Amino acid sequence: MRLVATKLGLRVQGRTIVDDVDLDIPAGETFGLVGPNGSGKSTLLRLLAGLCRRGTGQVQLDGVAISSLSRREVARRLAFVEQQTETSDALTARNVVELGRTPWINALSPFGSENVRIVDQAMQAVGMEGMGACPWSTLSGGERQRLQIARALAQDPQILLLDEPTNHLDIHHQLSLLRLVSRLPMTVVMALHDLNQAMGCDRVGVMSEGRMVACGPPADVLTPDRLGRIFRVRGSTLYDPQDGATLFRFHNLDETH
Ligand SMILES: Nc1ncnc2c1ncn2[C@@H]1O[C@H](COP(=O)(O)OP(=O)(O)OP(=O)(O)O)[C@@H](O)[C@H]1O
Repeated sequence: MRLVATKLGLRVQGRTIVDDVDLDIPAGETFGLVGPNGSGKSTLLRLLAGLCRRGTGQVQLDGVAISSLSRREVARRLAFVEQQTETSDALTARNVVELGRTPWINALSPFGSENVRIVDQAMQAVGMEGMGACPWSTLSGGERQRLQIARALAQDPQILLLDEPTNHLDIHHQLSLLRLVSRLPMTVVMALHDLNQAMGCDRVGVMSEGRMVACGPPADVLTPDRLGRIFRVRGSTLYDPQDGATLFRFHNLDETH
């Protein structure tokens, strides 16, 4: 599903948080949002999800304005995993993933075997299939994060928005998640802090002070000049002969001057 945003903005108490952002993300693309702390990545994701009432501009999902859809209609098309998600401690791990099926369930199509299969599949996709009965309150940060991603997958969306999906994960699960995301047939927009992870996206958008200051293939966008100006680092590039990938090693500009 194609995701188009036109002139997205948010001002809070006279301060511009997101400023005039246009985006056009074709179906199936994995798009990485990068930028320093406070540059507006999470807020832009919330605007893309149609969650900021005071936001300006328009979001279209395959040509349909998100503002014209009910929350249920949006949830059938788009899933959003925020950084902090409130979930009742009384739920089990599996219950949380089952919540993803909410937009698809009604009196005429209650929770049947097809939904059980979809929930099983989503839990397997994040390696949580053995932990369904665990109470939410007993789970680690990384386990909770993987379950929230499973909940989003169970929602069966065509667009997936992820806010720093790897921030609580150990290195094995970070790599598993990134591989999973790159293989998903859906459109994905994810905020990332790790610029090496962003190099694996189809395209990257760089946020700085609320504006999207660059957008394009990662190698074109994450240039030495931009790393210096926006992220205040110098990046040396290293070559991995095993797969031909180029990796960054970063040096803090404040310390090298
Ligand atoms: N509702 C709000 N009211 C006031 N300020 C806000 C609000 N939402 C966000 N901000 C501010 O807007 C700026 C952008 O926040 P946002 O969370 O979008 O940035 P971010 O790029 O995701 O940051 P990080 O990398 O630290 O997660 C921050 O300075 C934040 O404090």
